[in-house]
Amino acid sequence: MIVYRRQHTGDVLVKVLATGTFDLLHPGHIHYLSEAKKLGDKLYVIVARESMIRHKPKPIIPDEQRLEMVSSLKIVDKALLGSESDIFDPIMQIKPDIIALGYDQGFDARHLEKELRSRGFDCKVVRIETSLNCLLCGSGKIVKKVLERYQE
Ligand SMILES: Cc1cc2nc3c(=O)[nH]c(=O)nc-3n(C[C@H](O)[C@H](O)[C@H](O)COP(=O)(O)O)c2cc1C
Ligand SMILES: Nc1ncnc2c1ncn2[C@@H]1O[C@H](COP(=O)(O)OP(=O)(O)OP(=O)(O)O)[C@@H](O)[C@H]1O
Repeated sequence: MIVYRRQHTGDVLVKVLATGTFDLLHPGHIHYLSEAKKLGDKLYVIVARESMIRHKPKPIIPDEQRLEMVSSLKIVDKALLGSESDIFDPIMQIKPDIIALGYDQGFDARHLEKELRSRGFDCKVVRIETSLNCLLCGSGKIVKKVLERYQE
């Protein structure tokens, strides 16, 4: 694994940013967040807004409740709800050193880095390549299973 962690110089800490919907928490989320945390010192998480999710079914759990669950995880230093209009707003607020994309997130790392640079912000974007292959690791998979169970 490439280590981006800077040597501690004084009180400089490396901020890592992770993102996602986190509708129904499962061990795949914990795997992703733990790998992201290893890249630095402080883990920030942006929880996606329901209004911004257009490429898959809307989450079951409301924004504030998903935020509460993610915030309560030991490995998460700070979680916040994303913007409802511009995904770059919270990034500029947090000013991460590293953005950690999930293994299946539909963002291109180099393109995102360029977009950030064009806004005057230098930040490394890396992908957590590994995924956890457990029986029910996916919010969509959990919803499907619940539906199957109660439609029997
Ligand atoms: C760097 C970055 C910043 C993001 N910022 C926001 C945001 O401010 N608001 C939001 O609703 N979603 C934001 N998202 C998107 C979500 O976190 C999520 O990745 C997206 O809805 C896709 O869902 P998926 O990861 O489940 O496929 C951001 C994603 C990335 C990679
Ligand atoms: N099994 C897994 N292993 C590793 N990372 C995962 C796994 N499942 C999700 N992730 C990562 O966790 C982050 C948040 O995932 P998110 O909640 O957006 O989707 P999900 O759990 O895959 O559910 P779905 O796509 O079905 O709604 C993403 O970066 C994603 O890549």
